[in-house]
Amino acid sequence: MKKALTIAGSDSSAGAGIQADLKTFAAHFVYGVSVITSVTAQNTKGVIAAFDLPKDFVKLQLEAIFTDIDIDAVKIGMLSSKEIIEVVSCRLKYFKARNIVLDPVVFSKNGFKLLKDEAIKTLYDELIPLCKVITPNIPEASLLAEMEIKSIDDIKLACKKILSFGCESVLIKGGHFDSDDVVDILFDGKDFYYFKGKRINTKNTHGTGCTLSSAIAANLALGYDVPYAVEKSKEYIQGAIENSLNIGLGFGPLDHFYLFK
Ligand SMILES: Nc1ncnc2c1ncn2[C@@H]1O[C@H](COP(=O)(O)OP(=O)(O)OP(=O)(O)O)[C@@H](O)[C@H]1O
Ligand SMILES: Cc1ncc(CO)c(N)n1
Repeated sequence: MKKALTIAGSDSSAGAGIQADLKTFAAHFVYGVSVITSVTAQNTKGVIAAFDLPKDFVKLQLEAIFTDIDIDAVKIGMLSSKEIIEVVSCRLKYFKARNIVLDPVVFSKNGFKLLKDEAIKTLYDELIPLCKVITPNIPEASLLAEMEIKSIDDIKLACKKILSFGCESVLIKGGHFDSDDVVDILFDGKDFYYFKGKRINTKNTHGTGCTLSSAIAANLALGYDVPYAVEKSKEYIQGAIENSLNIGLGFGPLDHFYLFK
């Protein structure tokens, strides 16, 4: 059985973070393991608070996994601080981790900061160069590329700028654009690939970013190349949003297991 690791924060309402990632791995029949960076008190209405684990304890979890299990792919989500990014980058390099997918989570849907401002430089310098794919949404891409993004041409330019930080490919997600189709654009330094979905009119979109990036990691673990892993993951997220669940008072979670019903 293929094995994937998620390095991310815990979401007590289980719509995003570690919990969404493990459900996504399971739905792809990939064995999922986790390294927790931070514990959030969170529900469908938003993040209330976050408690970061000490960096040495993040390191211990990484060592526990990599000295025992041969990991086929890694998904990285909420990292919170510069110290945690440093320890994660250093251990991933040391253990020669492969198929690394980074969702550079900066804000939650209710605007809670999941990455401190001073940590962004460390993300460029230490972590992005190790990644096979990074998956920013429009506000995150805008922050990383230091430019406004208002059109498809802006997205393409932002892809080029982000790729120059040393990752193998970048997927900018179009969920935050106001259009009927939701288009995600992948750039691998050579070609642009367009992944189009119909916009679903629902408020239940908690954890879409986490779920997409962990589906990409699961598909890389299964041996697919990046464009096909993204294509399959886009189909999966479209169905998971279409079948999303009316749980809680705010943004409900996705149905990770809609394919089995
Ligand atoms: N309403 C929608 N209908 C169809 N697809 C959507 C919708 N919203 C988001 N998506 C898709 O979901 C995936 C995640 O995109 P999104 O831009 O929402 O990420 P995100 O902002 O990082 O998510 P999160 O809020 O969980 O951090 C993308 O493939 C995007 O195209
Ligand atoms: C723990 C966690 N990671 C990521 C996100 C972004 O969706 C969230 N809301 N919570």
